[in-house]
Amino acid sequence: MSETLQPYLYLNRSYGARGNVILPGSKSISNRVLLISALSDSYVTEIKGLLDSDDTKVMIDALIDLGIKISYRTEDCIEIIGRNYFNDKCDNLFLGNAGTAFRPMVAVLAFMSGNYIISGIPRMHERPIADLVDSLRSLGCNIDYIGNEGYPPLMIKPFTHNGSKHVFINGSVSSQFLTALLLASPVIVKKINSSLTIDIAGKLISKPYIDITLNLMRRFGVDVKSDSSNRFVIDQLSSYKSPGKVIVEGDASSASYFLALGAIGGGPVRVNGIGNNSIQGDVAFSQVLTEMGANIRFHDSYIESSGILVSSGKKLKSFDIDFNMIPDAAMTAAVLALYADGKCFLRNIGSWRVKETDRIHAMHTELSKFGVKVDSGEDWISIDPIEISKWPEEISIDTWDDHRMAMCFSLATFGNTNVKIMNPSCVNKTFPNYFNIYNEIIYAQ
Ligand SMILES: O=C(O)C1=C[C@@H](OP(=O)(O)O)[C@@H](O)[C@H](O)C1
Ligand SMILES: C=C(OP(=O)(O)O)C(=O)O
Repeated sequence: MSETLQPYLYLNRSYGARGNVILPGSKSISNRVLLISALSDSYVTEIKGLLDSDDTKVMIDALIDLGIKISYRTEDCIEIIGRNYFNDKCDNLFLGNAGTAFRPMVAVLAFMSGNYIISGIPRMHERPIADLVDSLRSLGCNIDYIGNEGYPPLMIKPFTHNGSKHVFINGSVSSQFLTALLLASPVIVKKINSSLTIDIAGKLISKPYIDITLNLMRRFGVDVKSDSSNRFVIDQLSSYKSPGKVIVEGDASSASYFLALGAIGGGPVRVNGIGNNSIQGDVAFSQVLTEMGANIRFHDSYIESSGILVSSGKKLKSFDIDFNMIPDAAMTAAVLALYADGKCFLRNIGSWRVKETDRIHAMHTELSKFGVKVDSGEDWISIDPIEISKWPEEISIDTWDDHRMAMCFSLATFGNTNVKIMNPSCVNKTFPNYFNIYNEIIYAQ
């Protein structure tokens, strides 16, 4: 993994953007496939195109600590030998700030016969997990909060079944809680000796991520029945059977920065690794760019964007969009609003409050530094842009230990402003090489 460790990164004013990008592997797919492969008893899985970043590293390290055999073939190709049980003791499982590792791992460990302590960085200990813990407890899982009630770190003790085979899960705080139950379900049905029914309570947010979960489970032989979108039934005989080889597609959220650069820097910018058949909801960010006036071309193996040169005073079309389905790529849209021809609204993004940082607060604070009028509420933010020539000469962006804050503010270099990105190494969470690739496609003034 290449790392960027300097305290800040100075980004010069940009004129345009053009080029070809090979995307890193999808974080969401990588961590799901790692866990599912580890649970595919006696199967060997070769995973190609795996994301190499902090979020996948903590998952891999945890699986190794739990006794799973993982060997590297090349940097982005690993081999996993699955089994249907984990080591029965581990009191230092550390999962950083990776929601895609932490939540599913809790659900799986809760049905093992061991004792585990699972923790993360301080911010992970501020990210809620009560909805998942309550559901797991309702099935007989023994989970205790070590620190604050409702938050990690957690102590997990051996499962004792209470006869229940039906569980409710709140979907309104994070879709990762439902994903966690679904991914663990082949382990659960074995332990409860019955099929399992999962009902969503509350409104499900970030729904496309559930489709990723169901798609990957299907590839590993587990077909979840879902007649209505609120009920999921997992057959008693379900078990993961590896297809042998899995290729991880490129990360669609990471693609959003480059596609946005094509839209404001003339382009074309081509992102390779996602396309027509992508299973990630964040490819829908392309439609957002189209609404703002960009041209987007979809191919089987790439997406390409081109657009205007905002550095020469041209403007994107303002927008008012519900971003509930694509909360991660939505951050990219918030920064693009700086180049719009009117006030822009991002709605239904309440989940931003409980991610790597309180993203509504962080985005409000950093966008305000451009002299634009920003308003926000519990689940929305609006940006009323000004002429880019009126931005301050230099702006220092605090990144709040949030990789997406660092990456999306690299788009704010097309005004008369030099942008200083503080703590750029926070991109290591999902995209350690981001700024190198960024520099390859940017034309500085
Ligand atoms: O399941 C996943 O892979 C993810 C789900 C989303 O989280 P929420 O469901 O909490 O919105 C998203 O923000 C996160 O980056 C990845
Ligand atoms: C919310 C994110 O991460 P996590 O998987 O930790 O929830 C993200 O990557 O934007």
